[in-house]
Amino acid sequence: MRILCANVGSTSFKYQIIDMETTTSLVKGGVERIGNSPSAFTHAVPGKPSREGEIDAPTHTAAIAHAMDLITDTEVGCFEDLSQLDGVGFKTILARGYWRSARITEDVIDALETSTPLAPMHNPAYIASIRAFQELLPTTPLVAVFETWFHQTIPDYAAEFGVPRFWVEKHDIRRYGYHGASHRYISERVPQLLGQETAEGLRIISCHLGGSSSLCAIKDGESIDTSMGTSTQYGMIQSTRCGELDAFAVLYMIDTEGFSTDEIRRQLIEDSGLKGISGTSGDMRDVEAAIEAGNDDARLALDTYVYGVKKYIGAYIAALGGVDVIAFAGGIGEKSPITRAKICEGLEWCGIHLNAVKNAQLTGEVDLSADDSRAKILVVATNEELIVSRETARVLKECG
Ligand SMILES: Nc1ncnc2c1ncn2[C@@H]1O[C@H](COP(=O)(O)OP(=O)(O)O)[C@@H](O)[C@H]1O
Ligand SMILES: CC(=O)OP(=O)(O)O
Ligand SMILES: [Mg+2]
Repeated sequence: MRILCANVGSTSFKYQIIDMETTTSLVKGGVERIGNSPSAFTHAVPGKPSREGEIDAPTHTAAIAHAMDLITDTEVGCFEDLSQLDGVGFKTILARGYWRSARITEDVIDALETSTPLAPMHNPAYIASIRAFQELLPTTPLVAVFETWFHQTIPDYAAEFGVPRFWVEKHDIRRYGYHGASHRYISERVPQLLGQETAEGLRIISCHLGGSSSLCAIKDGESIDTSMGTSTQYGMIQSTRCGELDAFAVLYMIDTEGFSTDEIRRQLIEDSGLKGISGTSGDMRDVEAAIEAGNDDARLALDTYVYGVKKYIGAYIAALGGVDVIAFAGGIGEKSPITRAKICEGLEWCGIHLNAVKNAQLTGEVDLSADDSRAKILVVATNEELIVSRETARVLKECG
């Protein structure tokens, strides 16, 4: 079975086609900085020349069209025709009522639509991407694998917010959690990297830091807490989104400035987070460059971001009763040594010692712990597409 995974991120589109019998990747690629002209792309098929460069990708659907052209290109592609695919899996965010995965029907798309206020930056892009694939591949089955799935094991007290009961009973307002594909992959990959057969006994703090960032406390391979909430906006400050914020500050701004809910929503989605604090960009590369150039607001953005990660690490050490592994993943976690170093600085007291030289020099999936570190500090090249493709294959087999 050959499954294409469409990973429609807040800033990117990533794709892989995986042969599920051997779990080999037949093609891997992505488009970054979608909506910021120019966008950058990479595309690689084993044994063929790879491609990378700049394109104009104002939307995810433009990025998808570009990727599908490369996949079927005679020189750098892997398929003559996309109809050779057995299914397409989407790393969908939230469709309330569907917590794990589902074959995509109009009911699933309706649920994505009604859940959009809680995933405003992702669900519209997913709906547009699903529609694009329905047009491109009208007879190929499409499957949604939801980011909430890995967090179904969070205990009730960690999912609860202090709100009136009818918010919960009527509207199911509680912590759902996201980035489930990445945190699940990390929960499986870390034991492999440590040479352990299972995740039994392991306490992992998974730091998925990217266009959106979330942390997850993983005990014995299961999520027991995570930083995102009912919506994808909660927890860590995100690229251009606010993260956790006093609900009464929002009400105060509405009352005093007379903002409509649409306007305040826009500000909290588009003008906040790293971009809001730095006044420059929500991309950590730009923030780092601005710091180099002496921009103090950019320094504050990085410091605030790092402080947020540290606080979650502290909280999850308490929740897990200690920590065996700090795992970094996502665009920032995998590629920003500066951010990793600042996060680990001052955490030596709890057994987290970073090897500064390795952190600055090594890339890819590496162990960055100092020899005397009690906890392992690992960079994991997250593979959300593998988790999504595997679940897509399971759903398709089940559907017959
Ligand atoms: N070399 C780098 N150095 C620092 N930050 C980086 C680097 N490359 C990517 N990033 C950060 O990672 C983010 C993208 O994260 P990623 O997880 O790939 O995407 P998405 O959140 O869209 O799924 C960018 O917005 C940027 O902040
Ligand atoms: C929640 C989520 O998947 O975020 P991102 O698309 O930024 O990785
Ligand atoms: Mg992502």
